[in-house]
Formats: sequence, structure tokens, C-alpha cells
Amino acid sequence: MLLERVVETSATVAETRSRRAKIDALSALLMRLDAAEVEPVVSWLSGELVQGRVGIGYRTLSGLRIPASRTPTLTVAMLDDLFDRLAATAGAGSAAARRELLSEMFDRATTAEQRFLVQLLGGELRQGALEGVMTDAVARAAGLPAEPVRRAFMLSGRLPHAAAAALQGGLGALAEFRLELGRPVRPMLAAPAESLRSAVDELGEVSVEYKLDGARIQVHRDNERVWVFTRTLRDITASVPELVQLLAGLPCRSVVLDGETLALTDAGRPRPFQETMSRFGARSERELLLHPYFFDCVHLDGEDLLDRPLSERLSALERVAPGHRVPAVIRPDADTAGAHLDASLEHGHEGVMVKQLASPYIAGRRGRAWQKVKPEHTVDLVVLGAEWGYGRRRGFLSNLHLGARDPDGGPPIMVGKTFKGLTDALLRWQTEEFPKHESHRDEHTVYLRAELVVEIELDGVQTSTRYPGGVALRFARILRYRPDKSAAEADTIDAVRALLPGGGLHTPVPDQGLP
Ligand SMILES: Nc1ncnc2c1ncn2[C@@H]1O[C@H](COP(=O)(O)OP(=O)(O)OP(=O)(O)O)[C@@H](O)[C@H]1O
Repeated sequence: MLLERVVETSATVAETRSRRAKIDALSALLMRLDAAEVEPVVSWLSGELVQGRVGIGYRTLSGLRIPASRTPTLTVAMLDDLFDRLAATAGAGSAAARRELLSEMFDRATTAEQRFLVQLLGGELRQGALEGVMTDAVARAAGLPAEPVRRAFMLSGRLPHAAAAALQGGLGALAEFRLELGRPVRPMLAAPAESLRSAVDELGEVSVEYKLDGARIQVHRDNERVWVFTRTLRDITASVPELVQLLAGLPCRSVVLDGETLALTDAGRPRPFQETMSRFGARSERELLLHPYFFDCVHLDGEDLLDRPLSERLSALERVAPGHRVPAVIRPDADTAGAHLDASLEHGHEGVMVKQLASPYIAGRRGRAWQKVKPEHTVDLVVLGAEWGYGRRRGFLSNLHLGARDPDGGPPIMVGKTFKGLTDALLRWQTEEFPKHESHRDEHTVYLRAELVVEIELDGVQTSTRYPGGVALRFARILRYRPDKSAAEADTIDAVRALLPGGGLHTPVPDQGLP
């Protein structure tokens, strides 16, 4: 297939806000692909290369001045081969070889294809938000229900892989996907509860657990080998030796546990989230010891437990790591559940999670089987840009432009601005970090690619005619950055609208005086 077709489809998907139109365009394209073309095309349309990052920066790309080809001749296979060769060049003299490969690529590309390549290599197409739409498009193209495709994706963490299996091998090939030791699965997520009472009433028999304000970890062990992954499935094994040692000592042959890890003060209270996250970096300080608290066990000694009820998974957890469980009460009455929430807050944690004991582990799903109860309203939003400060903040990137995720894979939708809550350290960090994510700038504002997620505390939202989603944040304050989340995991515009009084059923009216 000519690359031109892929580029046209990418443009169609970007231009429409209709989920159905996106799925139509993507599935029509997928149905025309040869077997070998599926993985690269699905990767490119999600903004990734099959080869992973090939180390070409945005600046190199925007500096390229190569006349475009008049006629489209590049094929999917040719481009994939060029990426293979680019990924294989490394070491002395590689810069020249890479430039040559890039020149070859751009020389053969039309103007629209060159633009696509710049965006693809520069990371601008990397829109995890498209994954849901792409999963449905793959299912449609393969003539299958969406659920088995989604499951294969969640278990492998690789949508191109799941797409190739669906399109070439159908249900049989998808059924081959299993939890594999050493390969992380997408974590199960929680929906917000209206109240502790409503969650317990809705879910029947439950486990009520502290919601710890740390960082999510998924740990795997296969005999001697241990892996530790983050919420975004990054392998951080090398920076957390104390967790590796702890896992190696558990009484089992193989295990996969889900949990939260925290750095604690001497008094046993949680340290700020940033301090825990700082341990996940490549050059992490080792003074702060991380304490893991596990809340799920999805594999034990050769047996996969994903489809077993939580009650069984908790028994497995109790057998293998009894000393490292998150504080929980099982089948509590209303008073006991309430006392557990109070105790969690008193100990400096965020609230509680209420989990249905009969529910399976649904990887990657934000479902109602897990519900979070916490007293504060917070949303995780994408940073779209920042304005240069004035007065005391002159020279610093300050007022943030904030966007909510479009659940159908479009660009984030702006819902407000704020500089409240920014400390001097954060102002310095923003000013240094933001240019690395810059897409363009004007006199007042540096605009960013949708890559950074920030947690915002707010009093609520109000209808707005100023912002395109029809809602605006009220009294938004910056709580912290969320390096453990990608833009694909930010809150959606629907989640923000749900905070409107009455759950988002209002029609927009003019708002007054936004910052
Ligand atoms: N007992 C627990 N069970 C499950 N998750 C827990 C628990 N304690 C803390 N967590 C954390 O809470 C998160 C689940 O909440 P949610 O699905 O809303 O993710 P989130 O968007 O990161 O939430 P938040 O922004 O409120 O932390 C998990 O990813 C995990 O990091």
C-alpha cells in the first residue's frame, strides 16, 4: 500500500470529532492492508514506530529542508524498511548515516507525507487517546466483537500485535494472548464514587482499602527473575533494588502483584508523592526507601488469576505476601467502612477504594467494580501551554492552559487556565522543562505537545461559552505534576462535565471573568 493512503486516513481521523467517522476511516484502511503492513500502520496511526524510538529529535526534523516529491511513490513497506535501517544505525559515524537515511526518506515523500513524518518522528502523533478508537476499528475490520481485541491489547500492552492477530488469525489467535511473566498488563482502574455509602450499596460484598497516595507498581517474578513496572508499564527494576530483594524473598515460584509504593517519614506517614516518584528516575537517589503495599494478585505459581473473583485473588495475596498488604476491611458493615475511611485520612492517605469481591481483574478498564472515595475534587489534565509570567514571575513560564482528554482520540479540549498553587520550584521546573515539549510559541505563550499531565484541585466546574467543551474549571489550583500518567490517561471532557452541578445536564451560559 502507498503511504499516501495512510496519511490521508490520519488526516481524516484528525479532522473529524465523530467517533463513528474515525472508526469508519480506520477500519476501511485496515481492511486493505497486507499481513505485513498491519503492525507498522497501526503503530504509525497511534504515533509510534514498531522499532520504538529511533532518537531523531523534533529540532533535527524541523531543520530539514528537502524538496518534496511531486508524486507519491513511498510504500508502507519501504518506509518500514527505512525505519529499520534508522534504528540499526548507531555508534561512530552514525550521525552522517542517519542524515542520509532521513534525506532518502524525505526526498521520496510528498509535502503531506513529509508533514506526517515530521509529526510521527517528532512524537506529535503519539496520541494514546486514539487507542480506544483503533481497538474498535480493528474489531470492525476483522469482523469480531471489540472485547477480545481489547483483552489481547491489555494483556500484551501492544495494540499492533493484537491487531495483527485479530486480522490474520481471528478469535483463535486472540485467545492465545495470555498474561506473560515479565510483560506488564494494563492496570485496572477505578471510577469515582458519589459517597462511601453509595459505593457499598452498589457493590454488595466489598473490600474497603486505604487509597494510598503513592505510585502504582506492578511486580512480576519468575523464579529468580524479578521485574518492577510503573503504571505506564515502564520497567524500573534497576532503580528499586529494595523492592527486587523483597520480591525475591516471597514464598513462591512465580507471581504477579499489583500495588502502590510509598516513601515514608520516620513517623510512618506518607512522604509527598514527588519524593516517591523521584525514586523511579534513572538517576534516583537511594536514601528514601520504598515500601510496597499490594492489593491484588493476578498470577501465582503458574496459575493466572485475572478471571477469578477478587476474594480468591486476595486469598492468594494473603498466602504469598501477608506482611505487605494494603490495610483493608473485608465485608465491613457501614460503621466499620466509615471508620476505615476516617483512619485512612487520619494517617495522611487520600481516602479509600471500595472493590467488589465478586469482580474479575479487568486490565486497562476504568470500571465501577473499583470505586474511589476521597474528600477532594481533583482532575488530571493535559498541559497545553503556559504564559510568560509578569511582576515577580517575569521570565518564568507561569499561567497554565489546561485541557481535558477527548475520549474519541481528538486533541485535548481546553477547560481553563491557572497559576495558583505554583511554588518557586515548580515555576523554575516549568520554565526549564516546557521548551522540551514545545510545539510552537507566540509573544505571550509557549504551546506544548500533549505530553504532560498535571493534577488540579478545584471547587467544581461551571458552564462556559468561552471554552470549546462548554465547561470551565472553578478555582483551579495546581497540586502536582503526574509523571506516572501519559496524556492518554488524563481525565476526559466527560469526566470534567460530570462535575457540573446536576452532572453535566446544563446548557452553556456566558461565564464571568475567567483568569
Ligand atoms: N488500595 C488501592 N487499590 C487500588 N488502587 C490504589 C489503592 N491505593 C492507591 N491506589 C492508587 O489509586 C489509583 C486508582 O485510582 P484511579 O483509577 O482513579 O487512578 P488515578 O486516576 O491515578 O486516580 P487519582 O488521580 O485519584 O490518584 C491506582 O492507580 C493506584 O495508583
